[in-house]
Amino acid sequence: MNISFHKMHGAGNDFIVIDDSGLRFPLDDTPFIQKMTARRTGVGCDGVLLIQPSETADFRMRFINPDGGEVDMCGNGARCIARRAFDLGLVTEDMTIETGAGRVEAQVLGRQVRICLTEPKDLKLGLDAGLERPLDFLNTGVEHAVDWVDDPSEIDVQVLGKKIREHPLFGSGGTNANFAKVEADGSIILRTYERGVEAETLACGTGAAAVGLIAAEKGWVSLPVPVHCAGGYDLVIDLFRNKATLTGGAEYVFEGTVEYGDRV
Ligand SMILES: N[C@@H](CCC[C@H](N)C(=O)O)C(=O)O
Repeated sequence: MNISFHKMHGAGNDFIVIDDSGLRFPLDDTPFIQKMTARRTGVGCDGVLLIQPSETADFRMRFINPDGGEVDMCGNGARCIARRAFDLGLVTEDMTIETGAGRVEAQVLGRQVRICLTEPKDLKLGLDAGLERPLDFLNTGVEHAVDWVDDPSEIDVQVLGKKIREHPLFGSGGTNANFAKVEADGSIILRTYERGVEAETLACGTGAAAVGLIAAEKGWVSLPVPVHCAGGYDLVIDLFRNKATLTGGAEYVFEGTVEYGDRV
């Protein structure tokens, strides 16, 4: 079987996007997913996004990390899949998407896409993880720990990110780890170690939402707040009816086909 895909990125967070309306994607074939998402020997991406039919929204989004594990939400992924579903003619500019975290709303605004995430939960401030600084935590669809640092560019994200990602404080599922700083102009610089990628990515939408909401809660920034991501793109975080909105670019990179069952 041939699997057609579009490679897209949202603020530098890159994805393989597949129209899986026929429910044929081999979701339980972890070795195949790992091979397809591998950076040097496969297509390479920070996650696989499937468009599937839904009974409760315009369509259902499935998100699979490069390690093959499915998680509930991906903010930048949701923005990319919204644009793809719109371009496929499956939805209008304003759409609803069923996700593991709940139903979310998205809006295609030309080449920008805005997503309104599910209500944030499990806010914890000042967690003592035995590290240099206390951590904050917020679930914005997936789990995010935040370490507020003096200079994100000085942080060894691979080493400290992995430590936080696997810290027993966050249970067996672990967490994503964010290193953030509020700038003098009220914007935020962010670097994220992503669970399931097990490395730093160039952007993380739910991570940007977590740092934006926590910084606003602490009175450090006013919303909307621009978040400067590691790849040089910005995401804008705001609040709408107690939910974070996330706005930024969602771009096509290339399209292709992988053969399933034979070679990737
Ligand atoms: N990059 C994403 C988050 C994807 C999920 C993450 N890898 C996890 O396992 O929680 C985003 O833009 O939100």
